[in-house]
Amino acid sequence: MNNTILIKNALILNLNNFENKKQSLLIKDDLIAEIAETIDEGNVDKIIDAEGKILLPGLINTHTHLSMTLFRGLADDLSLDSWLNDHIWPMEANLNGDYCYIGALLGAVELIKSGTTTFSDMYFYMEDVARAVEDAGIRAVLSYGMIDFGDAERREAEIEENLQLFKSCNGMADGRIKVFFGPHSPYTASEDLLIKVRELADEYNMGIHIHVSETEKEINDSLDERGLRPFEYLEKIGFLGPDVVAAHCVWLSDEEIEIIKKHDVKVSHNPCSNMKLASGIAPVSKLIENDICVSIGTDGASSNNNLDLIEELKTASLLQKVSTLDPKVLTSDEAITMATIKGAEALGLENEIGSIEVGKKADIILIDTNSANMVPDSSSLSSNVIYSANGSNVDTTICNGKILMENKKLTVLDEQEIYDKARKAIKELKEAI
Ligand SMILES: CSC[C@H]1O[C@@H](n2cnc3c(O)ncnc32)[C@H](O)[C@@H]1O
Ligand SMILES: [Zn+2]
Repeated sequence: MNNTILIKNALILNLNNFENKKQSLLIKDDLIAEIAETIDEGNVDKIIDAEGKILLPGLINTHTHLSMTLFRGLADDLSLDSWLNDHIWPMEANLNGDYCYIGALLGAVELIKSGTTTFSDMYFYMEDVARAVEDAGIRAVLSYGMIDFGDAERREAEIEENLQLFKSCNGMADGRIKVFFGPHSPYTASEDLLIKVRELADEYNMGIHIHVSETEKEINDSLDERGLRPFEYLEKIGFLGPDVVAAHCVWLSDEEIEIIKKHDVKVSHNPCSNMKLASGIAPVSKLIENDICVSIGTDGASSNNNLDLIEELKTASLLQKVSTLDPKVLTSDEAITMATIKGAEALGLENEIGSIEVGKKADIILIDTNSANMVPDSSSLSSNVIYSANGSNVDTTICNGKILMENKKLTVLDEQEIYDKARKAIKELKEAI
């Protein structure tokens, strides 16, 4: 028996469709079954009238640490080095699975409310994060963040933990969860760990999620230690490949851009975190000119401080314009692809999500244009979404054919209960310090 949802009168934002004419879309179970000017309303289980709403693929956040919602506003106005070493790592030492579960649920509420249906996460207690993903109804790529600082015993344990996550959670939640390896960075993961991860990623056909070239300090330390910049080093040890998603990529030489292109490494751009930690400006328009796959991420809520991907895309676009002094770079059309099809490609999910096409998973959002900041309609749907909207204009969120929010009301999660539990968790964590 099929579960069917008909969405009618929608303005579908697909980059191959610039017509701006109203269409209908039929969901059968977890899939987009039909897109047409009119679809028969008989025999459908539910009808959503999307008059005045823009329909687009559920957004894809390719780099975050979802449970870090607990640390929102905890340590502002710091450099990455001090933020991590003096504040975040000491707080994280007291985390447990229950805290990470509630932090991830809080993050899930924020994602659903702002139109993100898929996120790629690197953190601790990932089986608890997987539980939150299952309960929230969203889609995720999960990796355990591995750090060994050169300690061989720790290395074995970290790899075992990530492999265990793969064995217990890959394909979980009706296939909504996929597991990647998550070596934290070239400065916290040893060469042996990175080489082993490469071997295992090939053996198990798993992707790899890693932070690379985020700060100038990281580049200088890498040059001091090895005489090589981070991407030169990663290439030398045979780590790079099309299954690697490198978060940040702020400090890149032209040679490193060539290396990224040669190995088809996927980039996750995180402009708000890079601005807040004063890390720098990633050369995104240059990467795009070089046909490199650039997706978008928020990083954790402690360095952003929110998970609103529409706001992140606007920031990305404006930051490229001001840093290149060229208003034509990173247009609203290009920005939309970063959170949709490019995000899907980065995660190896391009056959399942990232565009509105028959046969793809029904991960869909509706943005309400009947709002002061969206009137009158812009010259294009993408302009209206990227430059005028923000996450609070998202009206409806559907993931895997299931409605998670309708008319701005969550249908699966109890947001007040989650807020109360998250407040209690952070109070306990602060007391433990
Ligand atoms: C080992 S799990 C992930 C680890 O990464 C930390 N983290 C969060 N944001 C950043 C960032 O921008 N650069 C480097 N590390 C980051 C997080 O707190 C966890 O410890
Ligand atoms: Zn990060």
